[in-house]
Amino acid sequence: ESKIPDETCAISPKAIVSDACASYSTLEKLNSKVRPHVDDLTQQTDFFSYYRLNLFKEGGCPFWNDENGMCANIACKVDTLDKEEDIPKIWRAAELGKLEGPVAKHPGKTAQKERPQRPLQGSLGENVGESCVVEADDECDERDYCVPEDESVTAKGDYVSLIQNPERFTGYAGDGANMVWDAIYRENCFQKSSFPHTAALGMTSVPRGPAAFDFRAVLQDAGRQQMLEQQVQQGSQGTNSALTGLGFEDECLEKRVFYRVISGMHASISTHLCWDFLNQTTGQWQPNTQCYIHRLHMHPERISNLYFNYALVTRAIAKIGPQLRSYTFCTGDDDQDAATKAKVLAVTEGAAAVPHIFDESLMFKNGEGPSLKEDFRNRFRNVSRIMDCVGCDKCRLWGKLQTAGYGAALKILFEFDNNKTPGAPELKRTELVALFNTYARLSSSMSALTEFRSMVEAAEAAEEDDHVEIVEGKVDAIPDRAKKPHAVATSTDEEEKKNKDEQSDEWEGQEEPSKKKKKPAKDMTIKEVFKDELKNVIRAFKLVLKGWVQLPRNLWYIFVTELNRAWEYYIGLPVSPRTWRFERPRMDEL
Ligand SMILES: Cc1cc2nc3c(=O)[nH]c(=O)nc-3n(C[C@H](O)[C@H](O)[C@H](O)COP(=O)(O)OP(=O)(O)OC[C@H]3O[C@@H](n4cnc5c(N)ncnc54)[C@H](O)[C@@H]3O)c2cc1C
Repeated sequence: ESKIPDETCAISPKAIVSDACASYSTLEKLNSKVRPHVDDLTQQTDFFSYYRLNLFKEGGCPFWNDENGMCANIACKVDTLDKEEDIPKIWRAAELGKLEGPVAKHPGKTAQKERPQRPLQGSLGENVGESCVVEADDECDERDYCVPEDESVTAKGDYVSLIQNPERFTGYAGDGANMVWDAIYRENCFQKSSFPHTAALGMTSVPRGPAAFDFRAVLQDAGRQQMLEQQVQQGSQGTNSALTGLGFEDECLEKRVFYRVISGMHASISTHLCWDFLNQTTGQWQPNTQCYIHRLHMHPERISNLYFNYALVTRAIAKIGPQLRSYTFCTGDDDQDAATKAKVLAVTEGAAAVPHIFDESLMFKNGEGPSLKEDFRNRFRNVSRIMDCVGCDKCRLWGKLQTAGYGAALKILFEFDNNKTPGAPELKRTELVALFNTYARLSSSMSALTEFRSMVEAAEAAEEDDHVEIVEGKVDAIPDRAKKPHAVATSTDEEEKKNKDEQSDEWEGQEEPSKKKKKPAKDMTIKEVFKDELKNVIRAFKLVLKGWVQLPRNLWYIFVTELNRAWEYYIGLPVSPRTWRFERPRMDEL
């Protein structure tokens, strides 16, 4: 067990939130134990497999005209395909994004009173225990981190099946999706004044535990920081989500937690769309390793944020466990009620198996505590409102559900009294459904990430085997580049492609050197032989000079990438594949 001792939390109250207290492998082990219970709960109970939400709010997106965001718009086309009409209709983004399965309107109060057992009159299916699904009308609570779905009296929302609308690839992309992510990350740009130095709980003395390093590494992304500073100075509205997120070095713990929650949620959505991916040319649903590599594998901090969220939600679920012992899940069906409760407790007790996974008591502790909390809560509410701008129904469903799930987790962590004696539960049905389904999302993301990691490792091993085969079997097939030693740092495929393109540009208008027909040496005059040799000497000289000029850059690149890999290894992240290699120079380079 590679768990970091509990004292880490106790001795470093300032710097670290949860992830200081549990290593990646601890979280993975916990997940492998709890996941079957989470799946059972969210897939086998009526209470947790239907969600009520206001999916089509009147007025739509409150922030901008969302015509551009709709999947029917060509802007949502999948980047790899040129024309939407080339894709069979059922595989198009507009179709994939649509809700499936029955949808039931929330019944009025009279219907609920008159037919307490069947308020929906079978509209979700005859076997659905409606008393487990329908939620009593309730009003907003000012401690909510999300805009409650039952906000308006007239629009109480619809019940939809979460099983029949799995979170997976929908093809929603382009400007619409980008605008939403940008707006969400922009919520992270707290007013500096609202988080003064006094609020900076964590940055002065960072303990040197692995996760503390991880936390700092995430925060110290220099490029992002610089961009954010510039944007704040310029009062810029347009931000690129890749560049926002982490602000100033001295930003406080609360802001960092906010960013990690958002980024971790984004990472989880990306994991699901890569895992359950539709190849729109063949119609095959399958994991897409390239999608994983580009969106996650190459960004370990995103994976780290996902794990962070897992720790945060696990803690919330463990904390709410005792209260749920006295919760009634289905008013009209005792058997289902008992079965649901047993499944819930299996999850909450499993989640409580790793104590001190996240220490919420470290947050909002300073003099400005209450106002920070309010700012944090308002920003979270805004994120939840931005979800109305998501132009794909299924994505909106899961976006809203997960925002509500994190909102519920934050409410439990920061608003619920730890020592409260178990009594009437304070979470609404929608919040509980959102919380446990968000946990299920994180849980399946973690499993998918483990699978993806092994797939990448297997592919790398196969590539190495192929290489060995070539070396052993067909010596002639070895290109010149493999015979002469020299070091190249091929940072990315793109760079490699660029190099190739540049090379072919150089050759434009003249024959490629390898194709040039040379006079046999015996037919050459002394002058020609001399000229030929001189050319070779000049080329060789240029090549050597270029190598020396590029050496510092290449060495620096190797140093930085190796350091990064060592760091990933140290903190237990999947180690990124090596992006440089030693190669012999090619003859054709001369
Ligand atoms: C709320 C919401 C829900 C969605 N649900 C689905 C869905 O269920 N199925 C589906 O197929 N598509 C879904 N999408 C679309 C999907 O998330 C992407 O937007 C889309 O696939 C286009 O991807 P992209 O490569 O442009 O990068 P995006 O994922 O759109 O990311 C935009 C930019 O944000 C940065 N970024 C990416 N990930 C992170 C991270 N974890 N942390 C910090 N920064 C990051 C990167 O710089 C990236 O360029 C959803 C979009 C939204 C806004």
